[in-house]
Amino acid sequence: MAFLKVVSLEEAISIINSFRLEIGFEEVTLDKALGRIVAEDIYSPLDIPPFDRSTVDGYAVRAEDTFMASEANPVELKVIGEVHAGEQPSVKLSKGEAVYITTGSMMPENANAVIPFEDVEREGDIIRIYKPAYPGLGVMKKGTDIKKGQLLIRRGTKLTFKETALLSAAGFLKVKVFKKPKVAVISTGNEIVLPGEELRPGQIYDINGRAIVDAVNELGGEGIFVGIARDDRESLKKLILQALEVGDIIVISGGASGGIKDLTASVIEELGEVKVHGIAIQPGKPTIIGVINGKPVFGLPGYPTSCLTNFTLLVAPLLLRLLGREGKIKKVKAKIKHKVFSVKGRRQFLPVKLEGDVAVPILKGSGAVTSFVEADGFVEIPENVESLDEGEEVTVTLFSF
Ligand SMILES: Nc1nc2c(c(=O)[nH]1)N[C@H]1C(S)=C(S)[C@@H](COP(=O)(O)OP(=O)(O)OC[C@H]3O[C@@H](n4cnc5c(N)ncnc54)[C@H](O)[C@@H]3O)O[C@H]1N2
Ligand code: MOO
Repeated sequence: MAFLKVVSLEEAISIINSFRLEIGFEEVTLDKALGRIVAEDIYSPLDIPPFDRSTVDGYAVRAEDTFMASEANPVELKVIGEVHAGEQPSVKLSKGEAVYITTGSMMPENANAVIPFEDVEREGDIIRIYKPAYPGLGVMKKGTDIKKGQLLIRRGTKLTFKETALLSAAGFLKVKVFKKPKVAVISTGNEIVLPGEELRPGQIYDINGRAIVDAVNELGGEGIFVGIARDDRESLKKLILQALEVGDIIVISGGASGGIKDLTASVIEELGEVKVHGIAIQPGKPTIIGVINGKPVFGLPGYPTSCLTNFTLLVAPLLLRLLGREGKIKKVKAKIKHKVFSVKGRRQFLPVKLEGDVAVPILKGSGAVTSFVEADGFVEIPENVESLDEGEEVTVTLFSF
């Protein structure tokens, strides 16, 4: 099957943007929330800390009682009780009084400062203070960490231990997250075998299947490896039908070009519709976008670097959109290390490694796995640009999400 429906990258992207998928939301308990994507803005339901809190072990005082204290003329206060963390103080300070208090305890009524115990002298129930305390000394005021009603986490945020820390601090038992879009992944080719199997002459281990499943998982979706289709229609058809049962989106790698064994486009056409076959970019021209039973089906090139570059350009943005994370693909500015020539007439995506603000081109070709493993991202070179000069400023789209 020759390339029949070659389009520009923009056309391919606008077709993908027209896909409407309803993935929905679910609530998960906080212990299952790590790595999930938050479905709504989350506000704090309480002040944190929820009470004025001592930040040291020492004596809670009325600061004004200590204003006259000096080395020569210490102020004496009477200790009238103790407050410990986790309890509500039963004592209330009056003029000339102090209360022993531990770190993290609630301040007793009328106290506005805590003097560390090492800064006072105690004899019986009298403490001697040699330096004035100021209001707020040794106290963390209610709500100074987080205010009630304050925005804690934005919709579309991927939960790391930092955000789960915030949610726990604010007492959330559950959090509303996007359901994981399920991406069913198929590798193709008689030569592809899985690690653990014997490698016979002419065979190679699967790269794309592993990489796509894990890239999907990293983005916040659920990658499901369906299997390796052999180079025959029935094998591919069988796996696509299986993939349609488990996936919201199907991603197939290999068999995407026009060679005699490249069946992907023709099988998709048989089961549904091919909307794009060929994108005017390099690498990754042999790319298919189709729809079967309303589900997007991507046929990515077999060459690992072409496959992963196009995953980043086409599939990752769709997943990010479904997860409320639009615009989360990261780009940085860098200077190109040395002159490179580009393919005239085709928009090129050049893999580069970042060394500080220098982008080092990786020129091993898109058939090499190390072209993307060593790359931090890629530089886009427009079709009308024939070369990039040493030191020229470029934008690098990063491979990490
Ligand atoms: N006559 C032409 N031949 C090729 C052209 C061309 O323009 N004219 N373009 C080359 C380019 S560029 C690409 S990209 C590939 C894409 O072809 P396919 O998508 O049909 O991929 P395959 O032929 O199935 O495989 C290509 C290559 O990649 C290896 N591969 C495939 N799947 C995996 C996998 N899961 N893990 C690791 N490696 C994989 C496969 O063994 C091949 O070596 O076409 C070129 N040919
Ligand atoms: O189109 Mo291939 O994807 O140039 O490497």
